[in-house]
Amino acid sequence: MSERLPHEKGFLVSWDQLHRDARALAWRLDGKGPDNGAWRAIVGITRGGLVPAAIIARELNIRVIDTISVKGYNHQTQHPPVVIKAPQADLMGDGEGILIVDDLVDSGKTMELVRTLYPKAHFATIYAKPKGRLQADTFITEVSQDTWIFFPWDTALQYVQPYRGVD
Ligand SMILES: O=P(O)(O)OC[C@H]1O[C@H](OP(=O)(O)OP(=O)(O)O)[C@H](O)[C@@H]1O
Ligand code: HPA
Ligand SMILES: [Mg+2]
Repeated sequence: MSERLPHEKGFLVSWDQLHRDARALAWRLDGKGPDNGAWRAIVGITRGGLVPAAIIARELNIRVIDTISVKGYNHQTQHPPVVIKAPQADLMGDGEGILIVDDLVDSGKTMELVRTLYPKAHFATIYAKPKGRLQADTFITEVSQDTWIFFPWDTALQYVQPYRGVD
């Protein structure tokens, strides 16, 4: 069953803002891994987790990077999430020492699914909405449930008319 979500507000995130927020997330995660503070690997939940995962891997000097592909939305319409591609099984185990990263948690259904697969992993996200917030072990910024976050890879700079119109 799919669900159309009423989003009253839009929150536009620039590349610069995303970079700052992803760095802030990296710094918060620094030294929190189980192996003398280090993480064994970073796993991005694609596609949205790819850019944050790259930024965090660079900040924390993590060289082992994998992905799990979960699809839960078609534009703003939500569907039950499904795993399309899993990470390397022998790397993952039960998730111990693995940092799993996404761009945001909304209903929490994507993270809930991935958490059932890797219960001991640490789940981190840049943005969190109230419904899914508890699914994330670490996040940076909370936005309201009726806000749709527009990421820089989904948008482009363009001309807008002046507020008072043109002569
Ligand atoms: O908490 P939830 O309600 O499950 O929503 C959050 C998920 O939805 C989006 O992914 P999407 O399924 O749209 O795929 P994408 O990352 O490829 O854009 C987003 O990147 C998160 O992974
Ligand atoms: O607010 C959002 N923005 C972009 N993708 C999303 N996927 C779930 N919620 C969102
Ligand atoms: Mg996603």
